[in-house]
Amino acid sequence: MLTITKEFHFSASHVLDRLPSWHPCARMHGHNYVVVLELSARREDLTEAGFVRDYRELDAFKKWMDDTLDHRHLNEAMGGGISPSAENLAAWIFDLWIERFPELTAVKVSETPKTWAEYRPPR
Ligand SMILES: Nc1nc2c(c(=O)[nH]1)N=C([C@H](O)[C@H](O)COP(=O)(O)OP(=O)(O)OP(=O)(O)O)CN2
Ligand SMILES: [Zn+2]
Repeated sequence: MLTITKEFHFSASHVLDRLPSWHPCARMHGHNYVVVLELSARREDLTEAGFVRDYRELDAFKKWMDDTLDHRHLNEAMGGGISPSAENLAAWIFDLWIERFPELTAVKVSETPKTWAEYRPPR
C-alpha cells in the first residue's frame, strides 16, 4: 500500500461536559487543533501521475474545516449530542469525508503538541 498524509490547522473552543466538574477540561477552553488526513491506495491503483490522490484535491477539506470548525465552539459545530473529545472529532471527520475521499484510511487529531488521537476503522 502507498499512503499519503496532509496536515490542516484550525482553532476552536470546547467544553468536555461529560467529565466530572473538578476536571479542568470540563471548563470552556480552546486549542490550536492539528488534523491529519491519511489516504491509501494499492500500487496498481495509483493515478497516471503516480498519486494516491492529488494533495490539491484536499483543498475542499481545508475549505470545509475553515467554514465549519475554525473559530467555532465544537460542542455546537459538531451538532451537539457528542462529546467533542479528540477521539470523537477524528471519528466524526472520518465519517463525514469517507464518501468524498474513498481512499481515506485514518484521521488524526492533536489538541496540544503532546497529544494525538487517531481514528482508523477496522478493515
Ligand atoms: N483521551 C483524551 N483525553 C483528554 C482529551 C481528549 O480529547 N482525549 N482532552 C483533554 C483536554 O481537552 C485537553 O486536550 C487537555 O489535555 P492535556 O493533555 O491535559 O493538556 P495539558 O496542556 O493541560 O497537559 P500538560 O500535561 O499540562 O501538558 C484532556 N484529556
Ligand atoms: Zn480541550
